[in-house]
Amino acid sequence: MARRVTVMAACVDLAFLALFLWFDAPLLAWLNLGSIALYAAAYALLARRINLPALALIWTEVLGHATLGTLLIGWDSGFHYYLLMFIPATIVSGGHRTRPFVLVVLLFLFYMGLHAAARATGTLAPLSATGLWVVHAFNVAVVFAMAAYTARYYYGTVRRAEHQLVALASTDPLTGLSNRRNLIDRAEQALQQPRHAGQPTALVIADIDHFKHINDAHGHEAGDRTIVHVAELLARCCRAQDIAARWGGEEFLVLLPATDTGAATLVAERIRAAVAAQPLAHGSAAIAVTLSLGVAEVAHDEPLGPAVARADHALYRSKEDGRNRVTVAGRA
Ligand SMILES: Nc1nc2c(ncn2[C@@H]2O[C@H](COP(=O)(O)OP(=O)(O)OP(=O)(O)O)[C@@H](O)[C@H]2O)c(=O)[nH]1
Repeated sequence: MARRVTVMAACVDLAFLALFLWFDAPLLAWLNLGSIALYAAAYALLARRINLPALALIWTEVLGHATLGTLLIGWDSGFHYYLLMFIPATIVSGGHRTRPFVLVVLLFLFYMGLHAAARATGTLAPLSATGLWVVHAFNVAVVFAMAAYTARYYYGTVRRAEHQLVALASTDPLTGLSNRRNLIDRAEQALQQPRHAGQPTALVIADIDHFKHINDAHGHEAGDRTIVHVAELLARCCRAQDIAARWGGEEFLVLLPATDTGAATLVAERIRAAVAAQPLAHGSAAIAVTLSLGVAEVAHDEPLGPAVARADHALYRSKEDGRNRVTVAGRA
């Protein structure tokens, strides 16, 4: 942002240079050359991340330009408006609690001091009436554009941060799948959708078999990689409308909207077969991984909880029956 601002400000000064040459005011024109040089130096410092001296140069340029412009051409030139642009920048980037407000108060005192000085000294290098009007209009236009740009920039920054927070709060950091909270929210939305009214919704719950043994035999890091491996295979077996989540440590849950038990069992079997067929590469060896799965249908108007409990019960029957298998729960 700061580097872009220095480029834009230098372009504005270049336009002023041309404008003052046009109005036959060479002294004012060459002053703008000094401003462009200051912005070039600030840009070079910012590019090397030498931020504080760069900011000092920008403050010096704006305060100096506002002062000289106002004293030479008069208060009506509108150069003092640029000082107002420091208010949002100071408040947003201030960091410390009181310092930004102290700076704003100092800015206000400077602004009022400049007003008093302009009244006391009068206009030292007056322009023609047309010239003054053009300079005033140009300054107002630039300040409007800068205010709009700054507001848009801060708005965009806040929106991006908001999106990142939502993504962080809804995603399992290890696998990138939805987390438990997000699946519950999305399931509630999916179950309430009118287009699913009258259509069954199914659940598949999957648990890695003998996962404690994988951890103990190959280490916790290999255990984590096993979870990621299973998550990838599971996501690949799901359809676009399905919602897959990491439900707990080594447990996954898939919500299948508009799906009956028969179709959900096929999806569960596809997941089981995919995991069983692809051991995880671990150095020169391979870790064999299997899943036990439970399938349940969410009854009409039933909340998620009891259906998950039925799927969980079916999963434990899969464990008891020898693991690496799919069991379908009875209806609610
Ligand atoms: N590496 C790793 N281990 C985890 C994670 N979450 C839970 N675990 C471990 O997973 C193991 C689960 O063990 P158990 O619940 O006994 O289940 P199991 O060994 O898979 O046995 P069965 O489910 O009966 O087949 C525990 O030792 C947990 O510490 C994780 O995020 N990463």
